[in-house]
Amino acid sequence: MLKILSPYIKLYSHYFAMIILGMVLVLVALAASIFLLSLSGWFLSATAFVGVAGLYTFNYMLPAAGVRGAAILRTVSRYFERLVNHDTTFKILAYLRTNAFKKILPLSAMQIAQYQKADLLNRFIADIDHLDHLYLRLFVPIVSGLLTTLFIYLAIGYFDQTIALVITVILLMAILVIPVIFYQAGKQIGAQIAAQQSEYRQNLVSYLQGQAELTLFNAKPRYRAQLDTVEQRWLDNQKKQATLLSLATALILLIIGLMTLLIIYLAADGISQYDSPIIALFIFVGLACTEILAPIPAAFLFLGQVLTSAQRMNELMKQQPDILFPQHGAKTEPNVCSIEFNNIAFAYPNQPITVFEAISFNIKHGEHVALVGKTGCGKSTLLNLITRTWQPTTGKIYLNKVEISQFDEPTLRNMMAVIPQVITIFSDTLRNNLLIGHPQATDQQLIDVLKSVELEKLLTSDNGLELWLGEGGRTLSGGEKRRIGIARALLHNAPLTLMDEPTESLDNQTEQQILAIIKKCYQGKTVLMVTHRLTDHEMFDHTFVLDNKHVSIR
Ligand SMILES: Nc1ncnc2c1ncn2[C@@H]1O[C@H](COP(=O)(O)OP(=O)(O)OP(=O)(O)O)[C@@H](O)[C@H]1O
Repeated sequence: MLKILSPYIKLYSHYFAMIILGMVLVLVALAASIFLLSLSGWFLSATAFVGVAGLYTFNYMLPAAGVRGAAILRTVSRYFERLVNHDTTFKILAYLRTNAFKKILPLSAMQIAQYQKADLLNRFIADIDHLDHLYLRLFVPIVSGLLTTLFIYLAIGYFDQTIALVITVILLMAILVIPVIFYQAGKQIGAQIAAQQSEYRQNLVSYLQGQAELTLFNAKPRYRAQLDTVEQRWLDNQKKQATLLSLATALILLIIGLMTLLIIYLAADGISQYDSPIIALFIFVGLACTEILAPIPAAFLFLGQVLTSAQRMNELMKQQPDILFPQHGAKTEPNVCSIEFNNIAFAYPNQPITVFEAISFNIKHGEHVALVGKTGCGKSTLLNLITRTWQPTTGKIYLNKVEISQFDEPTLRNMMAVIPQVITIFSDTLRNNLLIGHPQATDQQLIDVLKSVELEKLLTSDNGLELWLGEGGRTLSGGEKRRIGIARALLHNAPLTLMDEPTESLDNQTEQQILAIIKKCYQGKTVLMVTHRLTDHEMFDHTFVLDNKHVSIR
């Protein structure tokens, strides 16, 4: 258990001062609370005992001031305790989230592809949230419980050693035994809840994303029923967890009740020794101990959930990026890009069949090459090897005669522009959607590029470049999206452009228009274009045919 939680416990050293301050405030609040209840109990009993006769002899002022002081101290310390402890928790969570992002961003597509997007999101949100439990609900109650027990022992021990010892032993046993019982009872349920929450989120995201298809094929009820089944199992476990929590509360009340009875018995036994109001003080201290024990069962009941979440986060965080870029890579000519594939073989991880075997070819700077082949033969994969999304199993790829792993990431990205198969239109302005290709581009450059891809009609609205695209904005057709993709690539102005079926699923006329744009704009630049159907052979210097894991040149 410690091994799983140690990365998170270590984090606490960054916030040591805040944690100590939070703990001191918890102790002050707890002590004030117990003092308030016992002093009030003693005060009420003492006034009852002195009766009317004590109207002028009994000192009402001092205990009343004590009660008021303790009440104010309790409120103020609790307020600041919440402020400090919640702030510390949020800081720890923020640190964890930022760290998790830093870890995951350098991972390769291969590593990220192991996780579903909804699962990743769940790890970042729910799993990290569960980890707040560790400090706020586990560490704080246990440490403050133990320290307050010591404080009670010293305070009650001043009056009666036996009663102090009884209270201390009962509290210590409860603090040590209850966690074991409730950790065991809640371990499996907690782990299941964490897993079911993730499963539910993944199913829900697929359900929402696939609404159109599910409606068209009338598959919604079946899919919905599956979702309901997962939800029901998740709810059943939450119910079991809530039942255990109620049992825990009952157990605490029982322990406190029995302890109070024992205190009454012991104090009454020595009734001649004490004033009756002092006996009331002992009883009220006993009752006030509920505050110490109450948070402990819940902390351990949820520990299973915390451990599962910690394990899921550890699994994500321990991954080392398998595609690394040097900090300061090789330098190259800025406006030139030739490509050389030397004996490249590649297989996807855990796949028995290789996609390529011993592929070798050269593309000189400025050449336009078409890459054709049957569906699924590996055309997109080949482009992804050049972008270093994937790593060849064997062989080397050279750009400008430098092995691509020698380039640092900014240099490699500046050498190539990519027009992917699916163009992502961000829910943002037209300007920001284009600036992805070249963040420093001027408005005039953006307008010029829109004209060259024949999208100037988007500028006719009153909003101009501020036109909102994507969700909640202007919807673009398939052809218009491709043109935005080409516009981004043009703005990027790299010596090499990789195009993955830029005319796929377009009508003949639009395809011809886009090919003409490419022909016009990419003179003097290297182009490698994946395509299914070739309607314009002359525009390419070579056609590479990818077949049966090898490339032949036509
Ligand atoms: N992440 C992956 N894990 C395992 N196999 C994959 C992965 N991505 C693609 N493949 C498989 O690798 C092969 C090549 O895929 P790729 O997408 O490169 O083909 P393609 O020639 O571009 O296909 P299309 O013309 O349909 O776009 C296919 O059999 C595909 O199923």
